[in-house]
Amino acid sequence: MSDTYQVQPVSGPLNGAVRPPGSKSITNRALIVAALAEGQTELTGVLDSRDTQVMIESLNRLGINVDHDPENCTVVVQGCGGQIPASEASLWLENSGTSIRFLTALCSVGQGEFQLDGNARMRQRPIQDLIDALAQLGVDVSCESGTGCPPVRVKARGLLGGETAIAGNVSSQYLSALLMVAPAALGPTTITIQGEMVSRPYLDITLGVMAQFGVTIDRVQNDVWRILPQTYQRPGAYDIEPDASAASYFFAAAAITGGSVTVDGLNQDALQGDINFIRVLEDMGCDIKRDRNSITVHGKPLKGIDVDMNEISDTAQTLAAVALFAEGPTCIRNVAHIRHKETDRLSAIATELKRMGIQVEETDDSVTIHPGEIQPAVIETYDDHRMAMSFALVGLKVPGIQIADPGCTAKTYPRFFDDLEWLCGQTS
Ligand SMILES: O=C(O)C1=C[C@@H](OP(=O)(O)O)[C@@H](O)[C@H](O)C1
Ligand SMILES: C=C(OP(=O)(O)O)C(=O)O
Repeated sequence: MSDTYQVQPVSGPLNGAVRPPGSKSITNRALIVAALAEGQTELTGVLDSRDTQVMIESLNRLGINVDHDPENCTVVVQGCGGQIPASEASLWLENSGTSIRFLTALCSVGQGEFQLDGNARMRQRPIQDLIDALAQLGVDVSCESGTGCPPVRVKARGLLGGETAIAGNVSSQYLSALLMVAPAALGPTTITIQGEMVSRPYLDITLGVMAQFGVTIDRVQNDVWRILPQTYQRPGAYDIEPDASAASYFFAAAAITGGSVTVDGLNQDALQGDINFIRVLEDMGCDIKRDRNSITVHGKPLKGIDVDMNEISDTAQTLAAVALFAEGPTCIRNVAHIRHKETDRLSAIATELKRMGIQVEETDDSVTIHPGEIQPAVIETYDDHRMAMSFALVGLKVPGIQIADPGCTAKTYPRFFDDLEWLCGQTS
């Protein structure tokens, strides 16, 4: 793909239907849990993107046989029944937060020495809280550079179980990682969440996937979980729903252009919390049609909104794009944790909106956007797929919007621009 992508404005409202690829969060959980399970599992609707490729490559390096058929979106995993075959491995996780956090926990179940690392940005993304929590469960694990960020070294002798605590204010992925491997510990594990927990709906995805593989967890108190040693049971086949964060771009395209866009394969009962982005659009004035196997957003005149996006923060950038076309300001609040993602997203949103001539106020944990005249601009994306996908939406209405490094969408959605063009083509 070339260095920049010139977005073509649409001549009128977008009307059409699209089905985004499989959920990244569910794919990477299902892979971990199927790897720990007894026997063979077939996953369908699997996402093929950099974040899932690095996960699959890593599982193969750990001696777990994962056979990936990207054409058909399927994966067949030969589960290891809780015994990691490899006794040493070096894993490369690029900038996939789910992969490095989940695999650090998975390696702790093994017997041997494992190293996990990623790209320059990954080396700035925190993991210390997870390291500390695993250490409390008897694992010899450390951040080699002393920064609290990768690279990580795990000297594993099996997970003993016991009591541990995990901070919740940086990333929910730590707790998800602990929950998924705890059934493979030698003894019972009790996990206490310390302080506030960000991105809570992702825990429901974790519990949902675990339940599909026959493992349940005792929630002793609101923030205390107890997990007994158990083996995951393969469900036979497991179908992964489309990615709800990816769907947000198409819902937003309807809102911005005043059209009607249907996303197939998702409904309001989706496992992914990001489905609730449609509620935000609804509060801004859109009409939403919720069907059994699809959701349609009908764009209407939009009003600005003040919204806590802690639970659905992967759609914060999508909302930043929509906000430009609303009447009155929009405040996206309680999202300090998005400073630790692919880039510092609060700063990136503010910088790129200002580049288009928009007035923005940024605080430690929020951004307030004042719609105004939008200037043509080349949008910097900071190797963040969500900057590319969300800011491209602005170009559907405003001429002269270019997206730098459009190939960065490969992290979760390699064919994003093809699908967006397909949707635009359905209108004309
Ligand atoms: O568990 C998951 O699948 C994810 C949790 C969220 O991260 P945090 O818990 O770090 O906010 C989210 O941003 C990420 O894209 C996927
Ligand atoms: C934050 C994200 O991913 P991860 O933390 O898994 O790298 C994301 O996909 O927006």
